[in-house]
Amino acid sequence: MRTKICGITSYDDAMSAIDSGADALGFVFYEASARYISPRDAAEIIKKLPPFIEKVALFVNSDAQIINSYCQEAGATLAQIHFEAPLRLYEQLFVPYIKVIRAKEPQDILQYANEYRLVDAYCETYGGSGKRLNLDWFDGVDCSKIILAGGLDPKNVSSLKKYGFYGVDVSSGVEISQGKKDYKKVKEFIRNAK
Ligand SMILES: O=C(O)c1ccccc1N[C@@H]1O[C@H](COP(=O)(O)O)[C@@H](O)[C@H]1O
Repeated sequence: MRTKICGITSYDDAMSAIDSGADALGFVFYEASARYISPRDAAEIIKKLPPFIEKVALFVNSDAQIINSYCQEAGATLAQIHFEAPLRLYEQLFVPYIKVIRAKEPQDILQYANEYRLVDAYCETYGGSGKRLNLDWFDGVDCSKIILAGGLDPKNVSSLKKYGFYGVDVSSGVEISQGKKDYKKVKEFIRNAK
C-alpha cells in the first residue's frame, strides 16, 4: 500500500517521513486545524524536497481560485478536497485533485467508484480526528482505487492488507502532539503498511 503522511509542518518531519519510505506528504491549508501551514511556509519545505514524492495540499471549504493559487504558490502536486464540493468546482481546478468521501454509511464508500478517492470516517468537525471506519463495510468491495484514512496507526495498519487498498493516509496516529510527527511511529506505520 502507498502511504501518505499528513499534517507536515516542518522540513525535518517531511524528510523523516520520506526517509522512512512515504510516497506522499500532506500540507493542511485549513486555518482551523492545529496542523495548519501557510502556502508560503509549505513552499519553503517543498522546494527542498527530493523528486518523486507527491506533495498534497489539503482544503476544506475553499473555492477553486484559492485551491489553484495556494497549490501554485506552495508547489503542491495534488489537491485533497475535504468537503462536498459542487461538481463545477472540480471543472475549475488547474491542479490534479482527489475527492474525499466522509463516509457515514456503508453505501457511501461506493461513491465515485471509478475514480481514485480518499475515504475517511464521517465526523461533525473536519479533520485529523482519529475516528475509524468499520472495516466490515469494505468486505467484497473493490478497494484498488481507495485510499483509506481515519484513525489509522502503526498497529492497526497491518490488518488492512487483505482489502487491497491503493493506499493509506494518516495524521494523528503518528504524532507526538498535534502538528508534530513522532519519527518512530512514522517509520513503524510505513513499514507495517508496505
Ligand atoms: O489533519 C488535519 O488537521 C485535517 C484537517 C481538516 C481536514 C482533514 C484533516 N486531516 C485528514 O483527516 C484524515 C484522518 O486523519 P487521522 O489519521 O484520523 O488523524 C486524513 O485524511 C488526514 O489527511
